[in-house]
Amino acid sequence: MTDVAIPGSKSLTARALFLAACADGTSVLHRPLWSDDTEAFAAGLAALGYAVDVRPDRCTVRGGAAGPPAPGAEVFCRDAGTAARFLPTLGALGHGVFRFDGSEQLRRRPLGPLVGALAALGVDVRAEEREGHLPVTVHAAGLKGGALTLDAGLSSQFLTGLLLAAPLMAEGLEVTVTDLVSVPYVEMTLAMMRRFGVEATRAGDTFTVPPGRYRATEYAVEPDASTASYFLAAAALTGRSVTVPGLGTDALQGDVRFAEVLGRMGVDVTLTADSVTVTGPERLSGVTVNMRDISDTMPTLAAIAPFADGPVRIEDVYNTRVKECDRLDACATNLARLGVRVETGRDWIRVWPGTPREAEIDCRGDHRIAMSFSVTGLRTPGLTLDDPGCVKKTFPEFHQVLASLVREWTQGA
Ligand SMILES: O=C(O)C1=C[C@@H](OP(=O)(O)O)[C@@H](O)[C@H](O)C1
Ligand SMILES: C=C(OP(=O)(O)O)C(=O)O
Repeated sequence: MTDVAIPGSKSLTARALFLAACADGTSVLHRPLWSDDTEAFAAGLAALGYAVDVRPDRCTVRGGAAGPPAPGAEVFCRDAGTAARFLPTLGALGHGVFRFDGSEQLRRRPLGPLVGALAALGVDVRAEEREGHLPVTVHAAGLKGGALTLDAGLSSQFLTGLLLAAPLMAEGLEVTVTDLVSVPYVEMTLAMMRRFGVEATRAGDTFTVPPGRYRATEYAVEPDASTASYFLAAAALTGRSVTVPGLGTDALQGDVRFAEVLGRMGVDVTLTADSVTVTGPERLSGVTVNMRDISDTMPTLAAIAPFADGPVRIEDVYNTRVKECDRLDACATNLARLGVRVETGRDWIRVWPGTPREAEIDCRGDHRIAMSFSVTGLRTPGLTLDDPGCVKKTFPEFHQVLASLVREWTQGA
């Protein structure tokens, strides 16, 4: 059995940083993720005036309930959707002019529902170039809160950004969603808010957060479940075994359910409270699966799908078209390059069994396309990536860790 150490969760690290900034006192995060996204998030907090001390395996943040200490700031979110969708709400709690921008890739991604929600709460917020996109400037004078409706059908991050800040709004917040994707990420938000001392409730489509105070907390970050998917998929594809310690049925991350999808394809899966072990079968079976809740793992599944003995159909993943790239299109185009038969619709992809042939993968600057097709490469001689370095968004050491796992497997065989 081979253990693989997966770095901390991007989503939990971002939430813990935000909550620590809003909590009274000094919080300590253990084993946070340090990658481009979370470094951007921590740098964003520092720009907003918080005292953030970043160490390799821990981070301390001195927070407070009054909003950002800085009287104004320029926050560069790089490629991080979490930073772009969470930090403007934190800025709005303060007093001053806060400007948020990001990379070209992030500027293309939707922000409109969050900008609209802040405006509905009375914030003077302006998109500088294109409506509903970065860069945006927030003229902040504290947030009173109240009730609003929100379309979170393109991203749950709009809702998370509002919920995290809600206890610090004078009247709290009641948000009713007209649509919502990636529900496990919202459950993660509520669970993390509870960890920091605030109880928010959900009744149907309405989320209610009373005004309150977060308390400084010591928090250990779980390994990243989306990152784990590549190593589980690698074992599934090569008939090997891998264990990810620290990630199991107790995890706050919905993407741990990717293991169950592998289970439906004939992979032997053992989930305990705090570990997951998979052993690849002789042959993977085809499957039809709805991935609305776990769509970051859609490319992982699409990339191993040709090796199944029947078609793999992934449904209800429209919002993967507005991630780091149009992921349905990127998966389909790259599978076609590999000579695999593939079909897509507005919100689905179907991949037929095939034998991928040598090709260069067009990563489109998307870490998940690079990591997913690296797994395909384990059974595709000559597969190369045009941009292997884009994995830095969530896992800078990805290629080294995958190579060392494969080395361990071959040496142990
Ligand atoms: O809240 C979060 O931490 C995230 C929510 C999801 O985004 P969407 O809600 O946009 O699907 C996920 O894809 C992203 O990687 C992280
Ligand atoms: C969609 C992703 O990232 P984000 O939205 O946080 O930029 C991702 O990591 O797959």
